[in-house]
Amino acid sequence: MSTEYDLVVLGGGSGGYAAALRGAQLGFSVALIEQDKLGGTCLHSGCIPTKALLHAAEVADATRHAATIGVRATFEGIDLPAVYAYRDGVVDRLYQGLQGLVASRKIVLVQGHGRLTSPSTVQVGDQSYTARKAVVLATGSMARSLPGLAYGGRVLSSSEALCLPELPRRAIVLGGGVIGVEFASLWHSFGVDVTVVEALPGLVPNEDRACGKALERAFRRRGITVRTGVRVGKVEQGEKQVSITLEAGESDVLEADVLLVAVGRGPRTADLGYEEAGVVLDRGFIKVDDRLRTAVPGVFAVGDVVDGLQLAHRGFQQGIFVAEELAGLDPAPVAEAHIPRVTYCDPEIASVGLTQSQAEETLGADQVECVEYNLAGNGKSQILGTTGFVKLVREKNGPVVGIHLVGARAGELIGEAQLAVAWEARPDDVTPLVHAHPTQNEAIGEAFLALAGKPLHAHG
Ligand SMILES: Cc1cc2nc3c(=O)[nH]c(=O)nc-3n(C[C@H](O)[C@H](O)[C@H](O)COP(=O)(O)OP(=O)(O)OC[C@H]3O[C@@H](n4cnc5c(N)ncnc54)[C@H](O)[C@@H]3O)c2cc1C
Repeated sequence: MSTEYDLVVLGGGSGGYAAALRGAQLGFSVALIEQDKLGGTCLHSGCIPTKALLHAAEVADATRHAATIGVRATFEGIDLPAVYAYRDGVVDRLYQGLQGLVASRKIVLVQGHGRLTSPSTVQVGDQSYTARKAVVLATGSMARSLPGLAYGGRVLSSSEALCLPELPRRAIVLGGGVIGVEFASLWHSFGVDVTVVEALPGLVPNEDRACGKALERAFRRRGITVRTGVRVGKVEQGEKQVSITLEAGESDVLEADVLLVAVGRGPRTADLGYEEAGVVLDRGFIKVDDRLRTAVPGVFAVGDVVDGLQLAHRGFQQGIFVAEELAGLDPAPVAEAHIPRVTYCDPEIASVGLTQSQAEETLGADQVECVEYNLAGNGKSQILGTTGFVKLVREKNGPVVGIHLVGARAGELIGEAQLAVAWEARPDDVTPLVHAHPTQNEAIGEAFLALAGKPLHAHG
């Protein structure tokens, strides 16, 4: 049996559902095919559940340290089932809201495993869905592992780590990237003895080096063990523990109850008929042009299947872009360089644009100017008891090309930073803006004052 729609979207995660919602808003008939749960990784096993756990971790730490600001409170431990109930409540409310939106926009939600069988057709069981205008591929990503290291037992991906029946006593986190450090941070706050192992010389290696260093210092201060620049040799699972042998200068063995492998996510594009239909892949990712067109006319791709930043908000924007493109609205292509990145741990890291070393590589080392404004001079940060900085990276005598923040709730400050980078702000564009006092946001204004050579709450 065949059914025709304007738009057939394969995958109901951030990228796919955004394309479907915007497409329906623009008057298209839409079939959205999802094999599991509408909302995908972000809603069910990524952004939302992890941030709910991180919020519980933040409350636990605030309770532990309440006496330092004169509030009497006793931390009595983590009630894991209750934490999960809170987290699931958040996910369920958002899930219901999303289901309601999809239904109210008359999107046909097809439950099942889809396969691209022609440039305009997706097959689900014995039913085929044909697109009059376009097929959007949005099948997302899945956790990678290291060669020879299989998931199972005490070796966990982030999905299993999210629903452990009880907290481990000791955990090793393999990979100091964004997902690894988030789990390290929240597990530590929940009372787990955590060791992070990263092969590269620093944590969060995709971020500005200053952010990685600050995070490493903060983690060590908190009591999280950090081993950088070491590779993993053998991994052995016993009945009661897992052990890993490090290939450091001297080799040593770490033991724990669980090993979280957080070494990145690869695209989910195999065995879905993509290549047979003419879609070109590169290292598994779907190759697209700047208007998200694949090699096959009428087939687009969005989200984690497209190489680049694997972030939900990038998927949302790409989905919206494709729908608007198909409606002939001539939208601006999604500017990868201006997408904000947030690492949600304690302290948070938020950034947009080029790191110092990327700027030096692109513009030449002598053409880059940087300034770091320390949060020690920011009133609200002192009230919250957080440390960190705002780092501006600027083309010499030109616009700011990157902004990097470290500190509590840094993610909430990235909006202004994003505008400054996207709008190529110079110090004179920002310094006349009055920032509310006392806010952490003020630190961005202060950093621009420092860049202009007239810092207020800093030496210079
Ligand atoms: C632990 C963790 C934390 C994260 N935290 C953040 C965060 O804080 N902020 C952020 O921006 N990003 C975060 N991410 C990344 C974010 O979740 C992804 O970038 C985002 O979900 C990608 O959206 P997507 O639509 O491309 O893919 P997905 O969300 O993976 O959706 C793809 C969907 O396609 C479905 N599908 C696949 N194949 C088929 C098929 N053949 N037929 C039918 N359906 C199919 C899948 O079931 C899935 O629902 C996190 C990820 C993880 C794992």
